[in-house]
Amino acid sequence: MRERLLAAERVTAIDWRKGTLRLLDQRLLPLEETWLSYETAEGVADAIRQMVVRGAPAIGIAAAYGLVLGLRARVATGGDWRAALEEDFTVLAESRPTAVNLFWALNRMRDRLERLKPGEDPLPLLEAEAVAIHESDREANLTMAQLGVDLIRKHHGGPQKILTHCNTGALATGGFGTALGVLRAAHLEGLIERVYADETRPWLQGARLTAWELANEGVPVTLNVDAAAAHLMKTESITWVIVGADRITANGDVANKIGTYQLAVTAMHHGVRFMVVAPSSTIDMGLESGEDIPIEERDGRELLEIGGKRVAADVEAFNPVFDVTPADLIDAIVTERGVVERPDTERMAQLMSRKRLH
Ligand SMILES: CSC[C@H]1O[C@H](OP(=O)(O)O)[C@H](O)[C@@H]1O
Repeated sequence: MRERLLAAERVTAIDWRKGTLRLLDQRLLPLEETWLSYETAEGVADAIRQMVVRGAPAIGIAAAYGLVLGLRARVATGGDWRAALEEDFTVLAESRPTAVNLFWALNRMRDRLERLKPGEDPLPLLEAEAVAIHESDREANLTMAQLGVDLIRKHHGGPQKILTHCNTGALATGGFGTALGVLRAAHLEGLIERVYADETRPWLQGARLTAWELANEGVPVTLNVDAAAAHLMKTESITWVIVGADRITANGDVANKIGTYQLAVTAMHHGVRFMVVAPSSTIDMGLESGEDIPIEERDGRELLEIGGKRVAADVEAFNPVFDVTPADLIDAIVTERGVVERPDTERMAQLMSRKRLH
């Protein structure tokens, strides 16, 4: 299956070439495919803040490359580059609060710096670490795609209707996607009758990104308003809801795009299975439960306007962009280390004690 998955790959959001970082501006998709180039850590932090690049793993990968850009500038300036680089660590760490992949990537880059031997040139070594983070995420997605397909097939081997939320594709990761990677692979295996994609208000990741990725590959996809998800589960024999994650805590609680929690409650009510697909860089064993996950609230204008044009009355807007789904509403968490069914603290600890499967 791996070869067919690789052959199916079309889209990437992050391009690191000859020391230059280019990001596909996801604010403009699907109508415009515009790449922006970045030379500084501050510039990459702003790109994350503005959601030029978004998606938990993609944010971590972009931040890792942002640190390489920062290191190159600090070394060129001379003086104590280690002290100066702390500013770049800080500005990147402050770009968005919920996706733990950002902090995981920054910590991995810091660990690499701390392992430098006297006299070693830090630049090529830190660049290699960032590239390894990028490639490792893409590899993890290929592994998870196969594990997710096996799980789908375990319960129902024929073509089926699956609902997804937000965008968890190549645009949100180092390539191929997490939940959307499972859906791509399921399509290749003849297991998809139709994907229902929540539009995912207010930023419309589903309408603008997921629909674009799937349509580009001939995956049967229907866009629906977020509020139609319950009706679809009641009337359309949906077998799975499959989503990504931004932070998974030690007990299996999952922070993901706003609206995920109500999907899980509705899925439980209708007997629809609920799968979360995320690499282990999304798992934060330092947090006991989802109660402690910082939930990002973004500018209310994302609700009050569409395409920069005011559509709402002049009122206060509440715009949390993530929510937390308790582990007891989740049937399975699929990672590159393996699958946890009916996640709890003990099973999450067992998962994290395993080596990566690839
Ligand atoms: C593969 S992780 C994608 C994850 O990130 C999205 O959030 P955002 O678009 O705000 O970065 C959403 O929560 C997705 O599930």
